Amino acid sequence: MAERRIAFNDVLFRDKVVLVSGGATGIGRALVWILARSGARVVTCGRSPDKLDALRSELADHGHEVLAVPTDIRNADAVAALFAQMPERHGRLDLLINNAGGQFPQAAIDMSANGFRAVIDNNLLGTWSMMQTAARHWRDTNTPGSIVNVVAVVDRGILGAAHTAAARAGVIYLSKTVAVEWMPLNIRVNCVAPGTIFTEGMAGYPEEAKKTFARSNPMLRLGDPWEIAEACLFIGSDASSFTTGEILRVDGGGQLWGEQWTQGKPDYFAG
Ligand SMILES: CCC/C=C/C(=O)SCCNC(=O)CCNC(=O)[C@H](O)C(C)(C)COP(=O)([O-])OP(=O)([O-])OC[C@H]1O[C@@H](n2cnc3c(N)ncnc32)[C@H](O)[C@@H]1OP(=O)([O-])[O-]
Ligand SMILES: NC(=O)C1=CN([C@@H]2O[C@H](COP(=O)(O)OP(=O)(O)OC[C@H]3O[C@@H](n4cnc5c(N)ncnc54)[C@H](OP(=O)(O)O)[C@@H]3O)[C@@H](O)[C@H]2O)C=CC1
Repeated sequence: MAERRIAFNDVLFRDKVVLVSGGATGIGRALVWILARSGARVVTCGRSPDKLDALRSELADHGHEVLAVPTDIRNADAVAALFAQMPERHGRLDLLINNAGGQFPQAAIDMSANGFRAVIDNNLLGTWSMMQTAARHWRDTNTPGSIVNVVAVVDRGILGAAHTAAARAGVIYLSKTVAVEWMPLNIRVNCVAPGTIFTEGMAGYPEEAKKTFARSNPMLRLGDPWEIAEACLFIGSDASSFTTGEILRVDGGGQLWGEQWTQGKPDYFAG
């Protein structure tokens, strides 16, 4: 990531202040790397201080400084404290990328009330808390802003992950709504929907299912975190200044072809 080619010119993000949630691993880590190498001032968060420390020192080894604040996006007080640090440190915020999130694979019929709620809390309520806090900051400081929400491709549901399908559909329709409501505040709101991307998060999926993931799109491969990060930066930056309320699917064409079972395909559908 210290060397990989970046699709953008080197002025798009220079001196911009960008908050990326969940930046220690996977897609978030790719975002932090591209932004730092493009001259942005990067702030990130996550639940695990150890993972954030590792990220910070990895970037520091290459001369990049990142503000990494342990924060659970489900905790409104922690989110408020995170945002309070930014003006102090960087003076402003230009772009928020809500990348933190996740779920576990389970048949819908087996989900406990608490398990379902945990995924809604993480992906829908946590994301909303970040979105609203950012919007209030931009309103109160009379400055423009841009939000990118990392969601998932939900057009045909997400088999074995009904809780996250519900949460991500919620974020998509929240985004469409506030894209219009917040236009008078000069805030753009867009979503990026990744297909199946090879990240640390894959560890939570059964081997039997993982073996089939590459066949869930006509490119017959998994996506790379860098490919999602560049899409987020395109739609979040001034390169997309006339785009709001949009969902950019980055899934190798998976929404048009193939199927994906996060827990493996039930016998009923085999053959
Ligand atoms: C390939 C597909 C495409 C997508 C890929 C990706 O997104 S990759 C990126 C992937 N990256 C990520 O997903 C990273 C982020 N994901 C996470 O941190 C967790 O998945 C989280 C969202 C559940 C939050 O966790 P938390 O610490 O708040 O949760 P908690 O421990 O407090 O439990 C709360 C409830 O959930 C229940 N439960 C939990 N796990 C399982 C399970 N495996 N099985 C069954 N149930 C499970 C647990 O039992 C409890 O219910 P109970 O027993 O009281 O009725
Ligand atoms: N990989 C894929 O195939 C796909 C991924 N996505 C979504 O893209 C996003 C990034 O995924 P990916 O990089 O693969 O996964 P990872 O699990 O690698 O990254 C998720 C990051 O979010 C952080 N995070 C999770 N929950 C919280 C929370 N409540 N508060 C703060 N930080 C949190 C995690 O750090 P920590 O554990 O320390 O909190 C972690 O660094 C997620 O929203 C994911 O669901 C969507 C579709 C497909």
